[in-house]
Amino acid sequence: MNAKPGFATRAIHHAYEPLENGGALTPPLHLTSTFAFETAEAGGEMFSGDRQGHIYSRISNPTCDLLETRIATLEGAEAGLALSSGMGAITAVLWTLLSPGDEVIVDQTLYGCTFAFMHHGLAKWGVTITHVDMTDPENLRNALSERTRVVYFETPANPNMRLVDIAATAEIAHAAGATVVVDNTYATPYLTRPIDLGADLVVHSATKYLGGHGDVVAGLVAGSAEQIAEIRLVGMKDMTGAVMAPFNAMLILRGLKTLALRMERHCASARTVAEYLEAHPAVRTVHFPGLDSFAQRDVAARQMAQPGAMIAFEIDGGMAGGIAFMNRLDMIQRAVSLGDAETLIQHPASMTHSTYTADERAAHGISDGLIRLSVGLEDIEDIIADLDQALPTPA
Ligand SMILES: CSC/C=C(/NCc1c(COP(=O)(O)O)cnc(C)c1O)C(=O)O
Repeated sequence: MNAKPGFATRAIHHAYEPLENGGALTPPLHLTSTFAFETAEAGGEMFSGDRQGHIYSRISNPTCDLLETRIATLEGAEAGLALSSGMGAITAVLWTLLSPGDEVIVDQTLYGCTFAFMHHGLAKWGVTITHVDMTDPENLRNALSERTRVVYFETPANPNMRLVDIAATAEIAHAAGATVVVDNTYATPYLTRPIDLGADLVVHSATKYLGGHGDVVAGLVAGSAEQIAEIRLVGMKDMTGAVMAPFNAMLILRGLKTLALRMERHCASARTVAEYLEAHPAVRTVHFPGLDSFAQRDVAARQMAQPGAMIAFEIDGGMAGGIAFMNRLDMIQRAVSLGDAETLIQHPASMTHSTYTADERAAHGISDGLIRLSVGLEDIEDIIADLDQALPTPA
């Protein structure tokens, strides 16, 4: 094999040798909750950390191990950690990193449940949540304090596609001794590798593009071996118990094999859809990093290999117009989640971001009429045709 195999090759082959596993081409599924010790002493040494090995599947499991090694190589990280969901990954990381009296600085726009965890979870335990418009890294510099332990953001942000300049933000955060955590769900490591750009930790809702088939809820973290070990033993084992089932690890391993292929198709179709929407008379605004009209086009060009496959847009008639449009769709499914093979559409204000109050939505850049589209793998002609028949015809 090449000295440095490419992304797609590593997603399929990395860290697994069939001939070391009885010739099995696909990795074994270890459906075990616990592991036998050779001797009582060996068991004690495993608990003390003097001996390596598996103890119990709430700590580690061989099938999950392989997935963790794979996501680490794809993200350019030393180590990875598999958890039961994206929220499991996010909460395990933040419970580990933060203590009462600390501050976490977050961007203006976050996925709804992440926003809720920050304000109704962490804040309850004495952590200060400070929102900053990170589209200008200087705003972060002005907000940092001696209590800032973590800087956290999504790029592109769910649902309004805001970007954060990872390299510039990481430089400013590190100068103040803060840990940079990036939610890379929207871009995936195929388009953006935050650790290569200076981030410390990456979290994923692997439910989305990484699994890619809408059939599993899962989460992943990638980072340094030291940080991952701490998040495994503190945030996952004890604080949340949010472990990934080995069967789900197998599903994500299978999804990763075609991630590169799927992202190429997702991105190509999304570009066509974004251009179609922008040209449609009933469409008011389209937020897509690949459009010349996208305000942060320069950041997208710097840190995204392609503009991705998520689109946010508004049509005439505001919220009522948007709802009526969505209800006229035939093939495109009205459903939350994203990154599936199927094209999915939803209304953030009343669905994924309903955890925000109306005032919070206005303050955090989530308009009531905003529609979110996850462009799937169907024939592009069918996606366009469904949008076209559902959009209002110009008067
Ligand atoms: C009930 S809404 C469905 C889920 C959606 N998002 C999930 C999500 C998570 C959390 O990931 P899970 O715990 O695997 O769902 C973390 N980070 C990001 C950027 C996410 O988009 C959604 O439809 O926007």
